[in-house]
Amino acid sequence: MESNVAINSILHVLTYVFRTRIVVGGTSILYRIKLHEVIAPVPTHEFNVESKHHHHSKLTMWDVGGGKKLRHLWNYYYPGIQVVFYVVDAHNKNRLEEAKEEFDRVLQDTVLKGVPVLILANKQDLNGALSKDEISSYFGVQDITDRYCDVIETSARINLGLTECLDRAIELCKPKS
Ligand SMILES: Nc1nc2c(ncn2[C@@H]2O[C@H](COP(=O)(O)OP(=O)(O)OP(=O)(O)O)[C@@H](O)[C@H]2O)c(=O)[nH]1
Ligand SMILES: [Mg+2]
Repeated sequence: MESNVAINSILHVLTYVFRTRIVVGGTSILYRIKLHEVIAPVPTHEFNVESKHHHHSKLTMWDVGGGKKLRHLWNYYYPGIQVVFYVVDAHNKNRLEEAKEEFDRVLQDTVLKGVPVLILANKQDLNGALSKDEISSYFGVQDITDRYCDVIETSARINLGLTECLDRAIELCKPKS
């Protein structure tokens, strides 16, 4: 089976204003999955795409840059996507409101209608990162009724939750009988 997975990284909105990097971890997750390595961080200006064989399935994962100026390009990657990984920095509470606004826009996109979404609550290795339940409540997961949506706690740094992401993506891509 071949599956398409979109990793939507989010927000660098204030990066260029305050010269502070506000970071999420989409690319780190992609390459932790693909290469089993923690990569040196470089902001994604276009996209990265990698394939990964997992449990007799081939997942093709598209990682798009999360900078504010790049977000209008996300929808070019949506056709054919079967699962969205929406990566959130669970440690940076200041950015959650904007992350939620962007998340709501993703859910409203007609091309992604009904496509399952897994919210990756990333950076769980850092003290004070919001838990699965806290992120779920903030993103209103219980009120999302038009598709499958769940939260997985992840860390690209300590390789937490990433196998579960692949397992769940494959399960969600299986044709319904
Ligand atoms: N502590 C911690 N830091 C992480 C984790 N994942 C990524 N980072 C760090 O977060 C920063 C951004 O990571 P990236 O993977 O480049 O984030 P991104 O979402 O792809 O960013 P853009 O491409 O600019 O949208 C880097 O400094 C990473 O080392 C994690 O699980 N834990
Ligand atoms: Mg990136």
